[in-house]
Amino acid sequence: MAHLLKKPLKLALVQLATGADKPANLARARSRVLEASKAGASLIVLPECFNSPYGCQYFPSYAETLQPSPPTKEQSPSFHALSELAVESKSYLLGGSIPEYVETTKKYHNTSLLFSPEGDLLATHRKVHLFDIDIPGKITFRESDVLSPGNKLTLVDIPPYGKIALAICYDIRFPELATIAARKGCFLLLYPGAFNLTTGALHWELQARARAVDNQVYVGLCSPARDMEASYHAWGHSMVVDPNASVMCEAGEKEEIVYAELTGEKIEETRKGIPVYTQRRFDVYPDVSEGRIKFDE
Ligand SMILES: NC(=O)CCC(=O)C(=O)O
Repeated sequence: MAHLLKKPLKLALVQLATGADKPANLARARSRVLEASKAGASLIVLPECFNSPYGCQYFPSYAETLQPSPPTKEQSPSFHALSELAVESKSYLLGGSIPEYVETTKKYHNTSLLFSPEGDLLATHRKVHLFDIDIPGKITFRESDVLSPGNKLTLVDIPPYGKIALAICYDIRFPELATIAARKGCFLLLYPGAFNLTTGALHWELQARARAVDNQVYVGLCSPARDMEASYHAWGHSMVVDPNASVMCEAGEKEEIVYAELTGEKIEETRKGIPVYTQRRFDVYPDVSEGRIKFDE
């Protein structure tokens, strides 16, 4: 049987320290991505809102326009910085996310861009589930005050490795996305994400390990570094979890790059040992990966 992951892959998660200065964020991302590429990574991930602070008050002023594609440098400096950096680093580069403004709809989105080592845009994922929560005395957040949700799941082939799924932060809490992606043949689920000191302590690692164990695939979560001077305190702890739900690598709270070597054998070995992947009872309950699903493939 062909492996889902056809060739071993070194994954790097760049837990970037971001601030209010967009050009400085882009420059910092560049130097860290080049560092990861020198260390041999061929898929490099930046965090959610890597070019801006995270917060509803920031989305409109940091938003860039991506349509028509490719945008001009004035419309989207981040698009061009990522595309050039993918070429320079000779790697697949996931630009965690950036605030996006769509002129035709007048809507803002939280949007992730994946570039090939040739600098081509391979996929765009708009956060599907907006982060609207209210935990009294701890945290209230309403992305939907400013942002609109995306309406598609994003699965993308990255030759010669195989297929990966892209989603953003709060999307991880909706296991249907992960299960659909795994059943459609993805070997890795990537979530750039900025959990916080409340929900990070509660659920960050749990969510990563849950999506991995349910689906017997690799999971990567990439956070911004924690900045206690910022209005939103990101959790940090970027991590890669293997298909058996073991944490392979985990960052602390500060800026740091973590690496993991992914193999197809690990997925096969996990699925062979505990074969839940092939033991599902679709005669008893439905297969969520079948039916009406909106994809960006
Ligand atoms: N940026 C986000 O979507 C945060 C999600 C989060 O903290 C959670 O608990 O989920």
